[in-house]
Amino acid sequence: MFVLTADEMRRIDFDTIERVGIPALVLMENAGRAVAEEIAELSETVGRRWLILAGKGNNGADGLVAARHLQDAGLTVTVLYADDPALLRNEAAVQRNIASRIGLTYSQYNGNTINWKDYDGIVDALLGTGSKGKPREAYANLIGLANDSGRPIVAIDIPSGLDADTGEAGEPCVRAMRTVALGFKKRGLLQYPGAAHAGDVTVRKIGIPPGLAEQHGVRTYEVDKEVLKSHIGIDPSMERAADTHKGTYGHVLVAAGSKAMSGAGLLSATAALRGGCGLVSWAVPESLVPSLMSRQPELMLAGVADEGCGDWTKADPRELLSLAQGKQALVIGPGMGRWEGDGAWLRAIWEGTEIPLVIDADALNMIADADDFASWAVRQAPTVLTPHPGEMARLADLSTRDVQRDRIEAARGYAVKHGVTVVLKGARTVCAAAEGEVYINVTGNAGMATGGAGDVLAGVIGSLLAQGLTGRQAAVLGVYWHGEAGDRAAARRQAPGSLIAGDIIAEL
Ligand SMILES: NC(=O)C1=CN([C@@H]2O[C@H](COP(=O)(O)OP(=O)(O)OC[C@H]3O[C@@H](n4cnc5c(N)ncnc54)[C@H](O)[C@@H]3O)[C@@H](O)[C@H]2O)[C@@H](O)CC1
Ligand SMILES: [K+]
Repeated sequence: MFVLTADEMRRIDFDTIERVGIPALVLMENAGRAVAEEIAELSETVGRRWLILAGKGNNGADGLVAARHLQDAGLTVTVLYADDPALLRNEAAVQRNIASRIGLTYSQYNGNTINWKDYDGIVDALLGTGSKGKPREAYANLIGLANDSGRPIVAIDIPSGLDADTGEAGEPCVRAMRTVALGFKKRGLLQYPGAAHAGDVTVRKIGIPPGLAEQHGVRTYEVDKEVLKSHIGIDPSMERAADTHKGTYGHVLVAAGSKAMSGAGLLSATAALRGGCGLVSWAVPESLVPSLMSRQPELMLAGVADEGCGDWTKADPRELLSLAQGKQALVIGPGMGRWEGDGAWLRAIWEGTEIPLVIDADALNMIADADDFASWAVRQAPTVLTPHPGEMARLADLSTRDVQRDRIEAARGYAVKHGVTVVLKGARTVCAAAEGEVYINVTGNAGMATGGAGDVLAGVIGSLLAQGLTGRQAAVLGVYWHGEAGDRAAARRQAPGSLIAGDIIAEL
């Protein structure tokens, strides 16, 4: 559900403690107890001897509370402080003092080697949302030792060394078997490489009253069926009333494909059929039509004048605009190629039709290269851009590394600035609405990093737009379905890498 930044968590913590009046120690007790419950459950398979690596902040304090509850559950617990325990302050000092009075074994790490044979599991209570920059000396050493220990690690709140907001993993960063997120998931657990360091993520409540996330303006979500229904307002099963006909579900026009890449158009148009709309027309350079006629009988082919060259270089926007008449959505870009003046061509389409648009692939690059894009009319109809990180970088004039460093803000910034819906593809695709909400998708798998998977997604989103969904709804549901189909397709393969885009369509 909600996915927070460290600062949003801090503000909600503070509000809970200072305004609502739930003492910090109570939140901390709830946190530590929840962690202990997760560990006690794991101890059946991992073993009963746990080493708690404790930092000097409240993350460490959570670890001390967990240690107390684990001891109470009869497990063998040892605490190893990264810093001098005297440095612990406030609530952390309270937990330190309690820990020192109940027979818990504890010591300060002093560079000595750790006898890992004495422990079955490790609790990472070194750094949480208060971590800044690279883990300092003792912390970095302990993270490295823990990672090399061969012992499973349970991270409290976030793996130490992870940037809670961007998902960047510091050198070193804990590789956890499980992360117990306190109160809410943090963004860094849902964007790579952070997501790879977190292992299984379980969210445990710690007593923060409901409604505080909305009150504090949190607008980033992890997509699940609940979010689809309650927040996006769609029934993911897209139930159909009996008395409907294909006109009810709209007619999509897909402008895609060229001599070199006709397959992209075929994939996109076929995916649009599978997306549930009533009719799909595929606008393609007319000299290609004969070779494509029987490829997908359900598709209607519309040849666009090309003077026999099999590409869009001679395309007149007015021809495509007249084809767009009476359609409910238009998908532009897959396999289209580039040509002199393509930006002006696209602008004429962008401004010349009021129907929902999906802009993908080469059409995204036309926008990226159009130095007058800021002056293109802001469209009233849903307009969904579906860039992969490289296309996003070109659109936003960033490096791909910068985009990947903070995918959520890269997508949100562009969507809000241009009043469009942005689907920033990649592991954990990020959908950003023009109003600023961001939805992180968790379906899909690495096998989908295959040619044509993006063409399929563009077709599905166009199909959903033709059925009357808003840009946000079509993007979020389209990405969610596309990922689920990819997961079903991968499950049928010997190796996920053998997945091809057509397999995704077959599973939609
Ligand atoms: N405020 C509260 O009442 C609650 C806080 N919670 C816990 O508190 C954590 C946040 O605690 P804090 O804000 O105290 O900070 P952390 O415990 O996350 O860690 C920061 C501490 O380590 C030091 N530090 C920061 N960056 C470092 C680095 N790169 N290398 C080495 N040391 C570094 C800081 O000086 C600070 O003392 C959350 O992750 C969560 O585990 C939860 O118990 C929920 C309740
Ligand atoms: K941690």
